[in-house]
Amino acid sequence: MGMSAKQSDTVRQGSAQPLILMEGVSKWFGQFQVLRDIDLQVDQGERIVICGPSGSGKSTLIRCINRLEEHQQGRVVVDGIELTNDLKHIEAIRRDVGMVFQHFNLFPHLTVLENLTLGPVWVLGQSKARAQENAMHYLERVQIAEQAHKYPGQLSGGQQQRVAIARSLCMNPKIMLFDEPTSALDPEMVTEVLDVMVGLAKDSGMTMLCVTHEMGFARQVADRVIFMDQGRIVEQNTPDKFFDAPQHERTRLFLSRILH
Ligand SMILES: Nc1ncnc2c1ncn2[C@@H]1O[C@H](COP(=O)(O)OP(=O)(O)OP(=O)(O)O)[C@@H](O)[C@H]1O
Repeated sequence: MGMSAKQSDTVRQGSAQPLILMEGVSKWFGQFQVLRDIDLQVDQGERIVICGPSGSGKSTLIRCINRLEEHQQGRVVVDGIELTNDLKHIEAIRRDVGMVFQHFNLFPHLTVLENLTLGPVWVLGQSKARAQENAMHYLERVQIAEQAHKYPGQLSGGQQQRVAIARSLCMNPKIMLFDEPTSALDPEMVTEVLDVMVGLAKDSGMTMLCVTHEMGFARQVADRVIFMDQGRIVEQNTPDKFFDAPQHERTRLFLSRILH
């Protein structure tokens, strides 16, 4: 039996295959090589923390997973879809992969509720009533339902970041990417956002990749911690082994800097 068009132009694989597969991925910005031969497999439901020095390529790596950045060598396969220069799968990828940024990226002229319903109505085709009901569910989950009719500018940074997380969840993603979600926040607001992320990690079974230096969070929820340096994955391990017995000198140096 011949393969259907859909099967033939993707490499949809069985459930034993990883949800995210990166093989020999390299990328350059001009002359500068930002990713060097990255191999990474992420299983359904895995929670991964990525850390490393500034400029080591952490953001770029996760942005290659939702095609905000394009890799130039190697393969990236997300939920059976191979990311190529052909943009025909981009909508599916963006729908399946939610992202929370350092700077919340909410629409300032829309209320919290409108920020949350925009994607579900216009991209997923949900009715306004259904999208609003769903949005309120997620706003309750991040404990911010009472702010639904306010504008982002009326909220604190921590509240805005919780709204941004709820907004991603409204799209019912298969994977959530977090790019330093607490690093732009005042210190007293970090915990409220981390608490929401811990809850998400523990209760939802969501596949999560988090670029963060919040090592308490990593210890609490990560299945795996990845250390990057100069565009390479230098080391990866369970949090206990990673923190208690780092294998590489560069990892030890990095940990000694951020933990003291
Ligand atoms: N669009 C771009 N054009 C040129 N260089 C870029 C671009 N985006 C990132 N870079 C450079 O690539 C390097 C890696 O950036 P990236 O943001 O992936 O690192 P990072 O490990 O996430 O660092 P940080 O913690 O500082 O965000 C940096 O030196 C950065 O200046």
